[in-house]
Amino acid sequence: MRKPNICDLETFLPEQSLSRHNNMLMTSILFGTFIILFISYVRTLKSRYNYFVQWNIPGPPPQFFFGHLRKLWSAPLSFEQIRDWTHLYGSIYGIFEGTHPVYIVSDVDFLQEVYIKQFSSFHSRPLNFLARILQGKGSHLFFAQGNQWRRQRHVINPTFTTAKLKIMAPLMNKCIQLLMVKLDEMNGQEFNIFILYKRLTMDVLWNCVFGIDADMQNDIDNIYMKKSALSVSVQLDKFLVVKLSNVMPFLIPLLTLLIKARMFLVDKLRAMIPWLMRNVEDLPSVWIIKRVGNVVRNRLKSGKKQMDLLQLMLDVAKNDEVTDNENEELTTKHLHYSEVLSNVVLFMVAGYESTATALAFSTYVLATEPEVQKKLQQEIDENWQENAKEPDYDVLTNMAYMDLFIREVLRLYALSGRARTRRCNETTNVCGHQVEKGVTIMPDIYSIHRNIDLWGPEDVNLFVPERHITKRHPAAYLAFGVGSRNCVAPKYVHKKLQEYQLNDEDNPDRWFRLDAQVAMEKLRQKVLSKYVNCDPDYLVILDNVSAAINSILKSLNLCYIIMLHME
Ligand code: HEM
Repeated sequence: MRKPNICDLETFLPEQSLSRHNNMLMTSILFGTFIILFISYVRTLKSRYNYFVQWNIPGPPPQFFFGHLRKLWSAPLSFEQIRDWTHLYGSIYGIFEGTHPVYIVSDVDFLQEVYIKQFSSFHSRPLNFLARILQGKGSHLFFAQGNQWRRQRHVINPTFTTAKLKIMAPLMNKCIQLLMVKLDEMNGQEFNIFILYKRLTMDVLWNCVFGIDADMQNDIDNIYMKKSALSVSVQLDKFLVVKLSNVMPFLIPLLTLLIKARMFLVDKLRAMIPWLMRNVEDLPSVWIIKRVGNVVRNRLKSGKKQMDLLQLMLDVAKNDEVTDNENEELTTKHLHYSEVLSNVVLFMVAGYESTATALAFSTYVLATEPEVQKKLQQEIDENWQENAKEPDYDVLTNMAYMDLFIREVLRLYALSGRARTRRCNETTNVCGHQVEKGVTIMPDIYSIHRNIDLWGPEDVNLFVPERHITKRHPAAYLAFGVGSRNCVAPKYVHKKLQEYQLNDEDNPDRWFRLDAQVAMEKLRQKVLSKYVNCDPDYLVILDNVSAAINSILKSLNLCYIIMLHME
């Protein structure tokens, strides 16, 4: 081999130093660009935090990069943090999720504009990151936007009519009877009733939504129960990808791609090497969607019809393309099969913990408020025929105090405000404030439901069902939301509330208030006569909380009442 001579080196050296020089130049350019980008990113972030300042909206100082998310993530109960800020900054103030501006509102006139009067400018909820991934053809009522939401709501509303719910009543009663047996088995021991209510509501939902009797109350290790419970309890906000998407929204397309690729890969590998993948689990909600997909496919294949919510939706579903149009005339009036799938899963998620929590708080109130319990028991005794084996829907509509009671439970113990958030979809003026397209409006439920000006004169922290007899501001009660996009379930409660609020003295529809007043008077008389007789056994029973729990459950069948109340 020829040794390199000096001439070779001479020609080689300058080239090498040139390329090294080029590399250094490139590195410096890249580094410089990175620094410039970083500085401009930091400056953009900083300038975003001036968003509310330009509109003279107060708010707690944001933390760089996170906005107010870290505070909310680390608070044991985020609604308490929001309530504390409301004390400091008033009824309309601004916070940031990452850099995204969020108005926190407890001014009910402002909310009335958002939910009712200017609904067309605030018709959708903001999408969280995972909702964006599932967004599109198969998106469900809760996250559907604009015309897609309008079509879905139009088709789904009739699913929750009295007649249809009445048909499902025996299924609910069957589940409640099972709960009664479980309670008897407790034999006076201490137990956590919330767990039993969760099993009960899940049992009711699987029966009513899919027509599946999974026996969840007996089989406590039931896989459906476990996955369903997990799918609601998983706090999506705590996932790293969700956190990243909140603080750096520009990463969303990349994160979406990564998540979709992961899902695709896991599915492929599972099909190819199942033994290797058996420990890699789907997200619980994805697990449920897959199972429900099987139920739907089997139902369609067998052609057998059942009486459940799934069937009601399949009856209005097609595999054809759905068209969503501004013009309602041109909009198809059906659901796509993929929408049926996502909506039945939504019903399960939306109905599960909300109902179980309402039941648990109702029980708590009845156990701690013997007077209330007594009144309610009396109303039930008055209305429930001796010979009737099961509670009848029509009887419920006569129970005015029951209605007041449930409202008061949900005033004091409402679901958090996040479910009722709205995104502004066109810049508009709300009560003198310029609200720009893209921002989020979130109500501070706690402060609204406990505002003495809205709910007084009685102490707002006390349990006083009768306070609902008085006419209140249309946006003062947000337990089920308000306006066209409220909860689909409680039409009965809500319709009456709305009628009542809209009606003045001259309107014949103020029957609800009158009914309630008459019922209250009757109850008062009855309670007085009981006390005059002063039956000692009666008083002892009322004072005894453990006995009270039995009597509550025997008399209330609250899950049934709440579910049936929903028309
Ligand atoms: C005590 C029980 C319940 C409570 C407290 C409750 C509360 C709520 C609230 C606060 C909202 C948001 C409303 C808004 O944004 O204005 C909502 C929406 C919704 N709820 Fe309920 N809910 C309950 C039970 C149920 C049940 C049993 C179902 C179905 C089986 C259900 C289905 C839905 C659906 C589909 C939506 C979205 C409606 C839309 O965007 O058009 N909820 N619920």
